[in-house]
Amino acid sequence: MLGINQSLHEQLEIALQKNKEFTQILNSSYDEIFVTDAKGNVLFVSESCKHFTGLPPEAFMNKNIRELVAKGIITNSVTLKTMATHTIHSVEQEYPSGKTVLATAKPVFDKEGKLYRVVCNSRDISELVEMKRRLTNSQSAQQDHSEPIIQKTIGGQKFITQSQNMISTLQLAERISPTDSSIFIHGESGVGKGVLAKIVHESSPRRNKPFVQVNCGAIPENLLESELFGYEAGAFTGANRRGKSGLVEMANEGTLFLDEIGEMPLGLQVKILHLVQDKAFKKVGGTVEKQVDIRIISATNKNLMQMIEEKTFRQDLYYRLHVVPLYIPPLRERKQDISLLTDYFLEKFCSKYSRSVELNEDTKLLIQLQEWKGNVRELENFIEQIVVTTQKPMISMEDLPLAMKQMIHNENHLTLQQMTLKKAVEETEKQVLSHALKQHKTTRKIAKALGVNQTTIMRKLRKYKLT
Ligand SMILES: Nc1ncnc2c1ncn2[C@@H]1O[C@H](COP(=O)(O)OP(=O)(O)OP(=O)(O)O)[C@@H](O)[C@H]1O
Repeated sequence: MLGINQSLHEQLEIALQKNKEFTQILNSSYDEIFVTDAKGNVLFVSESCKHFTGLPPEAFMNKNIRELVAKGIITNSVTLKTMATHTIHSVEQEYPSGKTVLATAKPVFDKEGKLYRVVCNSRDISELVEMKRRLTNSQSAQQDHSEPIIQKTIGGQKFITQSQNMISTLQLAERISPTDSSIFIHGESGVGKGVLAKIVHESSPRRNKPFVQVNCGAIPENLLESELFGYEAGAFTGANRRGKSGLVEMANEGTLFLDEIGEMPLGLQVKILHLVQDKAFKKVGGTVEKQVDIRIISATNKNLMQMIEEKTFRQDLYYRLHVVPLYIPPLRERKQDISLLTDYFLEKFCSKYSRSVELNEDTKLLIQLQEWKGNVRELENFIEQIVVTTQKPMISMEDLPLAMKQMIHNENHLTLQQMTLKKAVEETEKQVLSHALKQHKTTRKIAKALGVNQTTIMRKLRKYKLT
């Protein structure tokens, strides 16, 4: 008898211990958990209800939900809806504390299929509601003074904007297009400096002549001079026997766009200065001066003033190139353009890949709130990624994290552990390169930052299809 009593006592102890543990778990949930029986009598309320309602769980315990509604402690009760329909319901509830929660009630049935419990989970969405409100306010404020949408098509590519600061830059660019003045475009990577340079060319009398773009950081330093200026026959070993014309000569009568001018090696800057001042140059290994008729546009995302101070960029060259400066603001400073470009890229890629994908309002909001450090290029790649990878016709916020994760190249250590060593090394290389590509943009700088030579970087970028 004593033995049976002892065993019952132990079992009771274990059951009580478990019960205590379950209660602790439920109470540590950030969401509020609210349980009633089939008649609406409150059986359990987790402690986070204090955070939402300002009242302790005891204020609800052993009361009936109808009584709580009648007293105005609960409004728009989702539990009552589920009790009435025996189905899941979700509603937004506002509490006098100012909090807004998304409450979802789920029916629980017994073995006979009769309603047994209603379990309601409430999540604080006050921040999201506030963000939405601010965005709606700023959108309607923008709409009040909204600019017309400006669209331009350059070589099959569209340029689209609705923000006042971008429109001012565009208007200035078009005003100076007919002249031959040198233009210097400043702006972060991916803001559209290349597109703007093409717009200038297309709006100028040179529009039917070549537009030659040189990415000064993408051509290996030892080849840059001969690529730009060409070389005479037999100028160096391995050179073409008949010599070669350079990009400068190819741009004759047209526009030469020197992108990433900050990457121009110091030694070559004197030759560029001579080209800008006198529109003349000599081929590598040549003795004869050649004249060209070109308009020069340069661009950088670098702080050239600082480079001048550090003596890595010539001041005289800077002032020669900087006759008319144009500045393209980053995407985060022209929020209207984020939604405009999102819609535009969505349409563009849906048509390109014959897909039909839409973004719901919350997703658009999230996109609008991103920093977009890689600017329009990053947004464009992101939308393309969504269109090609998604299986759903309507994208909601829950569908985003993976895509966003991929976009910012978050490392996933768990999956790394499950890979072969070769695959893990490749994945890591790819992530390191993608990250470096975003930070440095040119292969020369990436090579320097990663401590390997430029050829290795170029080979690996091709291998991982990152170019
Ligand atoms: N306003 C715009 N409308 C449509 N597409 C745009 C716009 N601005 C930029 N893009 C697109 O974004 C991408 C990046 O633009 P672009 O190459 O001109 O940027 P960038 O500032 O020259 O970049 P980087 O400094 O890295 O060379 C291109 O695909 C371009 O077509």
